Amino acid sequence: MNIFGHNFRLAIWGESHGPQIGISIDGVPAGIPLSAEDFEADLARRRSGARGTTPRREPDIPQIVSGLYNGMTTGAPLTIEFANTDTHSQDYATVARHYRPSHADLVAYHRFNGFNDPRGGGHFSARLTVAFVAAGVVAKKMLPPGIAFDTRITEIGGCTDPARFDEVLRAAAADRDSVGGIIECRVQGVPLGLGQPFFDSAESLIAHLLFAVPAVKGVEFGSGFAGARMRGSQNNDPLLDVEGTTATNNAGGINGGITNGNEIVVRAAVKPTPSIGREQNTYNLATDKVEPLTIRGRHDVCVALRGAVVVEAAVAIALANFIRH
Ligand SMILES: Cc1cc2nc3c(=O)[nH]c(=O)nc-3n(C[C@H](O)[C@H](O)[C@H](O)COP(=O)(O)O)c2cc1C
Ligand SMILES: C=C(O[C@@H]1CC(C(=O)O)=C[C@@H](OP(=O)(O)O)[C@H]1O)C(=O)O
Repeated sequence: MNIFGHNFRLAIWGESHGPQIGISIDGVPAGIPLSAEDFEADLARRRSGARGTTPRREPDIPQIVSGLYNGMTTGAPLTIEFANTDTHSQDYATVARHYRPSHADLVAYHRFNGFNDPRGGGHFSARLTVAFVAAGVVAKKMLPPGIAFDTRITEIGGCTDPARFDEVLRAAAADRDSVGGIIECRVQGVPLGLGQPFFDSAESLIAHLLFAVPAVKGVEFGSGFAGARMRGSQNNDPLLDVEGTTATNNAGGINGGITNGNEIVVRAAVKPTPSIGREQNTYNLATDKVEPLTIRGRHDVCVALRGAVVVEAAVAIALANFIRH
């Protein structure tokens, strides 16, 4: 079982083309009102349908199978399941041996001695993020009041002008190609004092969860990599009062691994979707040769489009882990 966390402990399971995907959450306090409707807004942000998203359509209806009684959490582990209904497993008949470049097919084959489920990427599919987003919804309910998330895509295919994102997506799709992007999550109202240095610093837990998200290849807080090119006089955040309010926020709301009361600012870089429509040369175990592969399946042109709410869930789950009930 894949397990993460301390105070808010997750076990995620499932495969893209198996019957279900799900998550069990331990550490949810008793007495929190919860219903299937609470999940809809965030699940809708992850659902496909917009330009550049996978044509695979799933209703994503959460089935709460444990930890809930009379509309209230019981304090026992909360388990949420989602059915996989729109699967075209025949699309993956070849990739079990003719591995897609930059997807997990080859590493999964070796890591699990060829017993992995290759259909739709199996356990490595972003399909699992439906359950992760559901856990994010529960995490948000556990956070202190006044915490507000603002998550947006700041870059697609190198373009930083949101008015041109659609054009960039069209051009990539027309070329049967894909593009990467940058997702920025800002969180206001986070109290000073969350984080457990040394190892469970606020940055560590957030980054741990972000790197669990398929296709995330970079994470930065505040000025991040740009800060490495500044001088201390430019990057330092002058303190304005005893509460720790700062004039600038190059730290991204975290000092010494502890939230400092200012806005948390974190960015995740996602790579271009590995499955593209163009023919590519790649190793085929069936013939022991590098041969042209045409990938089937139904794929996102840009992972960032549906990934923004996944990034937000990662931040919410990390913060929930610092709160002891
Ligand atoms: C929301 C989301 C949607 C994704 N959609 C696709 C997709 O349609 N096709 C694909 O090949 N990869 C997709 N990915 C990325 C792959 O799942 C990921 O690249 C793969 O599991 C390998 O993991 P890695 O990129 O972290 O090494 C998606 C990722 C996310 C977060
Ligand atoms: C199903 C989802 O996304 C899938 C993520 C994914 C991948 O390789 O990560 C590949 C595609 O799977 P398929 O070829 O079976 O359509 C996407 O559709 C989802 O996010 O719910």
